[in-house]
Amino acid sequence: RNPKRPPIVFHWIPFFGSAISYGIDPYVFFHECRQKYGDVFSFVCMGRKMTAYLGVKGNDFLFNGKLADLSAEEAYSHLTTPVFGKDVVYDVPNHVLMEHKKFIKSGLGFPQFRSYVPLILNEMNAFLNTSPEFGPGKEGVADLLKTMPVMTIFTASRTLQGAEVREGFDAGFADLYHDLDQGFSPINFVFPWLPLPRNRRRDRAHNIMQQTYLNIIKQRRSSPENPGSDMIWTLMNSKYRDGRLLKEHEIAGIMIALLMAGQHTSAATIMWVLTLLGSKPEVIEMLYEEQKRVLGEGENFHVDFDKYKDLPLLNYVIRETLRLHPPIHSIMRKVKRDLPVPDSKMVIPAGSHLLAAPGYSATHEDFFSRAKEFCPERWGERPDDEENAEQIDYGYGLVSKGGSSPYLPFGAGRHRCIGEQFAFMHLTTIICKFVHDYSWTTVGKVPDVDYSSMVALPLAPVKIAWKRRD
Ligand code: HEM
Ligand SMILES: N#Cc1ccc(COc2ccc(/C=C/c3ccc(C(F)(F)[C@](O)(Cn4cnnn4)c4ccc(F)cc4F)nc3)cc2)cc1
Repeated sequence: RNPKRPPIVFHWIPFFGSAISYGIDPYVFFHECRQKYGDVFSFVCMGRKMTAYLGVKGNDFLFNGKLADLSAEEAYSHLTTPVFGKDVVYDVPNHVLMEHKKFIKSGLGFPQFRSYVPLILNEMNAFLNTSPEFGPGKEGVADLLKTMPVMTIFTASRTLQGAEVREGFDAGFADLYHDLDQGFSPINFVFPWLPLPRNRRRDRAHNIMQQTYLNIIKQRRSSPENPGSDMIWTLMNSKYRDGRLLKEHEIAGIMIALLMAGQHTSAATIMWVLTLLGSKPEVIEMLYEEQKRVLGEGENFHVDFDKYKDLPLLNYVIRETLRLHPPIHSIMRKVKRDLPVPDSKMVIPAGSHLLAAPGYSATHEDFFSRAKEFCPERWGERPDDEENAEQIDYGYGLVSKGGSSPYLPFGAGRHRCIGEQFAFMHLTTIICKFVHDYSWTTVGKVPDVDYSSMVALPLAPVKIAWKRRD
């Protein structure tokens, strides 16, 4: 008997299909489809057959699918390889990516984070003391869409990338990054081969950035200086299982991938955190009380990484922000073989793209009460799903299978994020500094979401009215 295909979402226009309603608001689109078709349905998007599998079972189905059945590299490579470079991330077989993730993780330990916190605070002081959006008076209005991406790239590059790359951003690197970033857009999911000027600028920027990293690596190889704590040193000293060192272009490619990864996710999340907190200023004052108790106040104030575990409310604020606004709203895999849907007669056809939307379950009443509201304190009452979830090692350390959790902002399984701890350290440091220096309120309402870029960004205007604490 011919296997049952998932129902196809009705659409008027061939090729475009449901792209517009999906692109405008994926969660509204998914909710409407779920009411008509259930948790598993197919929709057409720019000539591609997407099959969404919603809910906790859908998350588990994608994140714990077999390597032979589901391919991340075939879903993402044509978008990421022109930006990151050859022989890294989705341009290599999965077992190589697992080794690369192991190397990257080895450079993201607590010793590194301890050394990164003061560097982040230095960069923030330099930025906030010179930005016209945050001075020179005792109060004002700041445009976060304009300032936070810049502050993020300065703080992230000074730590993860190292001093040479950070200095590069004062001398032209920012324009190169901008050209590369223009090429990192969902439009390239569909037409990566289009000879758009933006794609030519992307390719030129990639080549110049890669050359910059190669020069840094050559310079470091020649100097007898002891290996520092940034990621370039870590990768220069890493060895594959067969004893081989990484090639220089592999190191450059991984570094560009990490630059893009950290930048988009952190910048988006910091904008969401600041606007959500600005809509509940009483939470800012509770964070200030927590900070004074744990990190001290006045001249005794000291941002100490080892005390971050004693800032539960700040941790809940970040987790709640990622629950409401996970940067990546759609996780995709290319389906390599016909995939039967468990407990149903349906088969997901080979050649289509499987899509999971962990953010859908994370903002649904079935899993979280008052699901659309910003309530950081909810995390104080909730057992930590990941702690008791089943764990598995794919070659870069134990990760949770996450199959039962409705909250997976960092994914799960073999492709799970390895930047989570860096992200929490980065975000915690930035918010500690804001809470210490300012009180603020969001100008107008909390922004709507722009789902059309690579991460779910707040739609302009994204402004806060700040007052410097005396
Ligand atoms: C708030 C911050 C972040 C969020 C919400 C986030 C989210 C995610 C998600 C959902 C995935 C899984 C993607 C998939 O399954 O297709 C992922 C993978 C990954 N992320 Fe992150 N990420 C964040 C920050 C970072 C940072 C700072 C880095 C690097 C320092 C990073 C590096 C990676 C890498 C290397 C992968 C693995 C991709 C794979 O194995 O296919 N991420 N991240
Ligand atoms: N009409 C219309 C119309 C219809 C729909 C739309 C909108 O549709 C969509 C759909 C999907 C998406 C984003 C998915 C997506 C996947 C992978 C990646 C990534 F690979 F890049 C990443 O995981 C990112 N990452 C991980 N951790 N930190 N960063 C990564 C991994 C490793 C690495 F080293 C570096 C990395 F940075 N990034 C993003 C955005 C919009 C627009 C218009």
